Amino acid sequence: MTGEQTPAARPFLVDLRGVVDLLSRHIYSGPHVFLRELIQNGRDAITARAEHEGRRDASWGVRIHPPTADEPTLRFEDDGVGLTADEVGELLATVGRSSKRDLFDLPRAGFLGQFGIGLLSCFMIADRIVVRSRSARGGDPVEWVGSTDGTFTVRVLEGAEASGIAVGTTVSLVPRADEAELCSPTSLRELARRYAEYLPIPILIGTGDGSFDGIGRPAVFALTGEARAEARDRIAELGREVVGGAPFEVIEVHSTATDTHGTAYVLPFPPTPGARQANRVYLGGMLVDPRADELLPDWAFFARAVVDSNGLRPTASREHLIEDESLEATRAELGAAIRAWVMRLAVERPARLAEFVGIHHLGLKSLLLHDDELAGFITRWLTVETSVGVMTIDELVRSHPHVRFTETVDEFRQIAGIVPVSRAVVNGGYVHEADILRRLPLLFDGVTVERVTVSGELDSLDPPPLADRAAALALETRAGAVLAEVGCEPSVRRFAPDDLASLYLADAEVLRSITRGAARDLTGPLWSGVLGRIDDGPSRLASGGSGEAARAKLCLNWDNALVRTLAGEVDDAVFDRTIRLLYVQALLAGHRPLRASERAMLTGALTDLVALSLAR
Ligand SMILES: Nc1ncnc2c1ncn2[C@@H]1O[C@H](COP(=O)(O)OP(=O)(O)OP(=O)(O)O)[C@@H](O)[C@H]1O
Repeated sequence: MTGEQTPAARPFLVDLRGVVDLLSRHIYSGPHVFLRELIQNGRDAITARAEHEGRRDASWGVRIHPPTADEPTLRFEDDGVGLTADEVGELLATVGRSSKRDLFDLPRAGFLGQFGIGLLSCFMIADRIVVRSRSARGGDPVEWVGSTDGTFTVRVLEGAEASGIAVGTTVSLVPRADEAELCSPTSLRELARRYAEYLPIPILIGTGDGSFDGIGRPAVFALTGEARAEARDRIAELGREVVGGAPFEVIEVHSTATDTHGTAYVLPFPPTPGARQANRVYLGGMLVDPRADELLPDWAFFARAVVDSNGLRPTASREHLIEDESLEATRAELGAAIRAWVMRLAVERPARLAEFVGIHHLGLKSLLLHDDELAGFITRWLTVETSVGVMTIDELVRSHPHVRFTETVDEFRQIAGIVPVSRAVVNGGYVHEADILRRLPLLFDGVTVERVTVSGELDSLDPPPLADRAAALALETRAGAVLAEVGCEPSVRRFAPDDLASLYLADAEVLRSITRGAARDLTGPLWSGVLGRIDDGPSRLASGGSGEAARAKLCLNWDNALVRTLAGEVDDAVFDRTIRLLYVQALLAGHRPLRASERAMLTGALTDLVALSLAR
C-alpha cells in the first residue's frame, strides 16, 4: 500500500485589517455608519428579546453615551436579548456569521441585520471593541474584546464585575483621535436622527450632564387609515422638508408585495432637467437610501416618495436597495397609486389637473409618448401655441378636428401670420410637440392631423384675380431680376391683412441651408469646405445658388397698395430700391437675422431713394 494521505482541510484565515479596509473604503460610504450598525444591532436584539420573553417592554431601547473630557469611551447600551459566553465566541468573532438568518440561510423576518459584518464597522473608528453582555437566557455576563490585529478575548464576569450588569449589551469604543469629531454629542445626535429617527424604540443620547435627549418621531408618512387622516398636517409638513416647498399634492402609496407604506409628494415646481428622483427609503424604520431613484417608475419624475418597507432588500452596505423582483413589484404598485391619483384628478378636479399639467408639462410630454394610458387623459390638458392663440389640446380638437401643425418654430412663425382662422396652424416645433400631435388621431375619435409646410401654405394662398394675372406675372419677373442676387424668388399672392406688403417664406431645409451659408462666410476654409459640400450634395438647395423648388420666397401681397403701385409704371431705380427694402423688411418681420450683404442692401436702398427724391 502506498498509503496516499488526504491532506487535512484547513480553515481560511482572515486578515481583519484587510476586511476593515474593504468595509470602510469599498462597502460603507464612511466611518459614520458605525453608529447605524450599532443602533441596528440594538434594535434587533430588542426584537429577539421580545421574541424570547413573549412580551415587549415599551421602555426597552438604546442609550448612547458620547465620550467626555474625563471619559474618552463612547458607550452604546441596549436592553436587548444579550449574548451568552458561547454566543459571543461564535457570533462576534466570526466574520459573516449572523444570528439573523434562518435554517435556510435566509434573512429572518423582523430583523434588520443579515450579513454578519456590521459590528466590524466599529473598527473604522476605534482599534478595540469591548462588548459586555448579559443574556436574557440566563448565565453570567460576559466580556468580549476584539482588536484590529484580528485577535479577541472572551471572559465571564463574576462577582463585583457582574453586579449591576442588566440584561442587554454594552459596546464600548475609544475613538481614534482622527474620529473624535464624529463622536461628539452633536454629531452623534445628528447621525442617530438621520438613520433612526423613525425607529419605533426609545433612542436616547447623553448630553454630558447625566441627562438624555430622545430623537424619535413617529413615521407619519407610513401611516394608513384613520391614523393617517389624523396626521394629515404632519404628513404635509414633512412634505415641505422633502420637496423644499409646499407639495402640490400628497399621495398615499403602498405595496402589499413588500409590506411597504409611504407617501409620494408631487413637486410644486418642475424638477431641474436631469435631476435624480431622490426618494427616501427606510427599512423597518431605519434609513437605507435618502436618494433612491429606482423606487418609483421613471415617468413619476414629478413625485418624491418617502416609504418604510419590511420587504425590500438592502445591499450589504445598507445604503442602497437591491434591484430585484421585490423592488420591481414595489415600483409597479407605487406607480399605480400615483397614476390612480392623476386619473382621479382628471375626473374629479379637472382644473387642478390642468394646473398640474401646467407645472410639469415638459416632463409629461416626454412621458406621454411612452405611456398610452396616461396619454389618454393627460394629453387633452396640455397647452399648445396656435396661430389663433394658446389653447389646450382639448380646445384645439374641438374647434379644429383636422389639426394642422408645423414641424419647426420657424415654419410656424412664417405661416401663422398668413393663415386664415379657419385653417389655424399649431406650432409643433417645441420639444416632443410634433410627436404628440401626430398621435392625436389615436387618442381622439374623429381627429386627423396634417403636417403643413411653408411652401404648401404658400401654394394654398389665392393668386391675383384673373384680370390682373398678366400684371402680376410682369411684377414677378421684374422683382425676380432684383432678388436673384440674394437667392430669393418673388411670388405674387393675395393674403390678409392687406397692409402687409410682403412676407419672407422658406421651408426648414432652405433655412438650414441659408444658416450654413452664413456660417461659411464666418468660418475658416476647413469648415466652409464641409458646409459647402452639404449644400452641394444631392439635396442641393439654394440660399444664393440654384435648386429651383427649394428657394426662399418673397411673397408679395397683391391686395397691398404699394405692391399694386409697383406693378404699374415705376422708374427702374425706384422699383429696384423698393423691392430691396420690401425684402429686408420681410426678413426683419420674420425674425431672420440680417447677413452683411442684406445690411448693406438696406443702407444702399435707403441712401439711393433719398438721393433720388432730392434730385427731383
Ligand atoms: N447588541 C447586540 N445584542 C445581541 N447580539 C448582538 C448584538 N450585536 C451583535 N450581536 C450578535 O452578533 C452577530 C453579528 O453582528 P453584526 O452586527 O456583525 O452582523 P448582523 O447584525 O448579524 O448583520 P449585518 O452585517 O447585516 O448588520 C449578530 O447576528 C448578533 O447575533
